[in-house]
Amino acid sequence: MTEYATGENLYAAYLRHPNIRIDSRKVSSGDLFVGLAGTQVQGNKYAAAALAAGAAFAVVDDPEVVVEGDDRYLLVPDSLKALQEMAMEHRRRHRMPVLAITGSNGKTTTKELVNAVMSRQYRVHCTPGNYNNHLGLPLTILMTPPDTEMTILEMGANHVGEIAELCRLGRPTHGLVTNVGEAHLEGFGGIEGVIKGKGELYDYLATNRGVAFINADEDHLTEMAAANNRLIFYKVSEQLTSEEPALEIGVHSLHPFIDVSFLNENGELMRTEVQLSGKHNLQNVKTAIAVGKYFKVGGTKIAEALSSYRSDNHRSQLLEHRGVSFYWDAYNANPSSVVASLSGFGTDHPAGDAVIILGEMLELGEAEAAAHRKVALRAGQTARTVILVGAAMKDVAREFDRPWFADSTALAAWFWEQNWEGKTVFVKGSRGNRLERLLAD
Ligand SMILES: CC(=O)N[C@H]1[C@@H](OP(=O)(O)OP(=O)(O)OC[C@H]2O[C@@H](n3ccc(=O)[nH]c3=O)[C@H](O)[C@@H]2O)O[C@H](CO)[C@@H](O)[C@@H]1O[C@H](C)C(=O)N[C@@H](C)C(=O)N[C@H](CCC(=O)N[C@@H](CCC[C@@H](N)C(=O)O)C(=O)O)C(=O)O
Ligand SMILES: Nc1ncnc2c1ncn2[C@@H]1O[C@H](COP(=O)(O)OP(=O)(O)OP(=O)(O)O)[C@@H](O)[C@H]1O
Ligand SMILES: C[C@@H](N)C(=O)N[C@H](C)C(=O)O
Repeated sequence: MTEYATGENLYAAYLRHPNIRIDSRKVSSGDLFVGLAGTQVQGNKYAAAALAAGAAFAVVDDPEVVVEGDDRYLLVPDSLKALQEMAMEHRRRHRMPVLAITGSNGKTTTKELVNAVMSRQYRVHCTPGNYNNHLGLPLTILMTPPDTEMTILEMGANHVGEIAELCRLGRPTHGLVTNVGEAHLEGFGGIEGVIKGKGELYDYLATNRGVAFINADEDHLTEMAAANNRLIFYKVSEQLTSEEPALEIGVHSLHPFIDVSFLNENGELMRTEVQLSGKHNLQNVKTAIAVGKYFKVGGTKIAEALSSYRSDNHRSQLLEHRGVSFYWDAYNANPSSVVASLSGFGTDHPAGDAVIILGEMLELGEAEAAAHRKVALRAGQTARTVILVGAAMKDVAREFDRPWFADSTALAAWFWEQNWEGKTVFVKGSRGNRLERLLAD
């Protein structure tokens, strides 16, 4: 019978083969393949294919797939846990600041902005894309280049306990919660659950002498961090004169672009325009300035990093497709982010020129019906033309007499038959709605 590989064996294999792959179809020579269970298939089944494609080792938790005598198979009791333990061991060996970012909305945008700022002065490794869960976070840690000076870890959750677990894996030394909003209410069981769940980051920092950043302009955060004694506050201020007790950021405009100022290391005023709009993105920009200042990134570098930032990830993205202008914000959707995004968009576009497409907001549990009604009503205050998509929007569409489509394929077929000259089309909906099908050709 094949014996289990020890933690030391696994970590030694990783050190020699640090390129981890969980998909045999993406394996190159010398990679370390980890077979994971999925919703369609069991990844263990592809261990032989991964080895044939050049993987140095295959970590599996099903003894049936192991070929007796082939020591490239590393059998473990649980492949996911093995991956997480490798990541924990790797993290233990790194002595550097690790900044964790969680919150209901704006995690990825904040992470990208902080990364842009910090990368001007340090070698930064940060979560790729949205790799923010029990699987993405260990993969992120295991991708850390050897010369990294700072790591930024995005942490996502849809239930209480998850952020505590991600902190156990990532051991942040610094952290921040972007905000507390109405996202993933199904799993969190309501806003109190969100406060508790996101607060697990501040709890971890409190017990491990970590530094917590607090956006003093956001509700709940100060109370959530009450047990922390290493706090860095930041806030909007009309006059940038004193930096005590909070780092200050001045705001000149939010539309069409965010224009802000802050004091540099010599107390001189710096001003920068960021290609993002709206009050919600201001929070993300403020955080990047505050973190940059705390870590002593020069003011000019902060300003340049922010003014050169461009969204290319389906969040707050301005784009043209087949001659139509879109404000594309359809990476995800929940009541807080839809309202925030509509507020930003509405300020820039008169109701007659604006077209709003709203898909469903998933994972809201009992709040679903009321939440869909609320955002559809809110959209009607911003644009004359409001188009609704998906089953959860069906009753609302009937009630408000709005065009409705069962899914994004039906929407696309209709949409491209219409004339949208002179209009700007706002698009928002949960990932599961796949609204990007509208841009398919
Ligand atoms: C395990 C895995 O790889 N899952 C990915 C996979 O899922 P699927 O179930 O379809 O896999 P399969 O059953 O097809 O395959 C099983 C495994 O076998 C491998 N395999 C298959 C065929 C073959 O020929 N060879 C093979 O080796 C295969 O690679 C599988 O490993 O594919 C999906 C589509 O691409 C992926 O979405 C899925 O990824 C899962 C969801 C995942 O967690 N990925 C992480 C890397 C990650 O971080 N993903 C982020 C999204 C994170 C997220 O949603 N965050 C939430 C909060 C988190 C709440 C938490 N409780 C949760 O739900 O996870 C947030 O709100 O931000 C990303 O990709 O962006
Ligand atoms: N600070 C904010 N407050 C409220 N809404 C925001 C904020 N920042 C971004 N949003 C909205 O949330 C959407 C998703 O942004 P982003 O991906 O940065 O958040 P996220 O928390 O990382 O979400 P996910 O975990 O699903 O990736 C944006 O498209 C925008 O509509
Ligand atoms: C995709 C995941 N990060 C997420 O945010 N899901 C919600 C439900 C969404 O897609 O809107």
